[in-house]
Amino acid sequence: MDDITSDAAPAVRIRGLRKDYGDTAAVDDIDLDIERGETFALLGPNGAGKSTAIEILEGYRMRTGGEVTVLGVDPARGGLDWKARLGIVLQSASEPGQYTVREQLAHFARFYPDPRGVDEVIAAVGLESKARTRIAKLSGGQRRRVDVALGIIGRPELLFLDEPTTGFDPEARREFWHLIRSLKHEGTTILLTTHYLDEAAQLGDRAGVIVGGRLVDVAPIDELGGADARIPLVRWRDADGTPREARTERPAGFVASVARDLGGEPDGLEVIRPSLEDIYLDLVGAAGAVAPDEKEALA
Ligand SMILES: Nc1ncnc2c1ncn2[C@@H]1O[C@H](COP(=O)(O)OP(=O)(O)OP(=O)(O)O)[C@@H](O)[C@H]1O
Repeated sequence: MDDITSDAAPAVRIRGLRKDYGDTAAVDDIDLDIERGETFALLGPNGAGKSTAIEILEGYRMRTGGEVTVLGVDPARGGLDWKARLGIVLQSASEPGQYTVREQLAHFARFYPDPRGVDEVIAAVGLESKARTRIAKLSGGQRRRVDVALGIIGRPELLFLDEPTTGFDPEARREFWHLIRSLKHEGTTILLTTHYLDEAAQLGDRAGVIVGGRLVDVAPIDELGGADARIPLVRWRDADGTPREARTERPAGFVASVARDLGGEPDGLEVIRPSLEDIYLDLVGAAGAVAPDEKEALA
């Protein structure tokens, strides 16, 4: 048996994880622990290896190398009992079929030993008015809510959310965050991938940034990139128009001294306090090239 029975063991333990597709290493030597009850956000540009890593943890893909346990079990050998302890919201939803929201949830609830109430889950994802509507007739964002509902119906110990709020309107995203916080409050461990950095900041206890299959940083969200990444940046132009920039913990005093030296208001003056997005893009840029569409998407 490879089960680890101790509750003190991390929910997810990854050592030297690797996945090759031919010559391409989609996941390249990743080490990571996710503690029980933690919400961990996995960030990274398109094609970085997030879904591949998550699908290995879910038992949907075989790894090329390394060691993994999820809730104490090797996902490559996890049986139905183990699967019933997971909640999975995949990136792409399955075909809707002809069932109503309520029928679909009631059907899936039967696979779990201790499911949540169907109506409770429908309310939690804000689909009360659509409970008797066929899923095929729902909008994209409403279908995504059904995916989330299916992910939580089994009262999972560990919930995987792969880009869960893609297609949500802003209000639905806020409601979803509220739902995730209540699941977290109940002790659910959550592994989230998202391209929305505000979502990672709202929900994540820690985040990891993956670029080209490698985990380039793991830290509490407000410490990503290290302390230096948060030092304010001052930009201005010299008297001859040359662009200048400097990082300083004391931007007010620094700007005053630049103004004094120039004998007046500096041209093009900006004081930038790096946002999470700036820090993330710096991390990704330093680790490799940022895919152009990623930069555009974040602009
Ligand atoms: N079945 C497959 N066969 C060959 N290559 C694959 C396969 N699945 C993924 N890849 C490659 O592995 C790399 C990682 O892909 P993955 O889907 O894990 O990225 P991702 O970080 O989830 O991206 P996104 O943000 O776009 O969802 C990419 O280069 C991708 O082209």
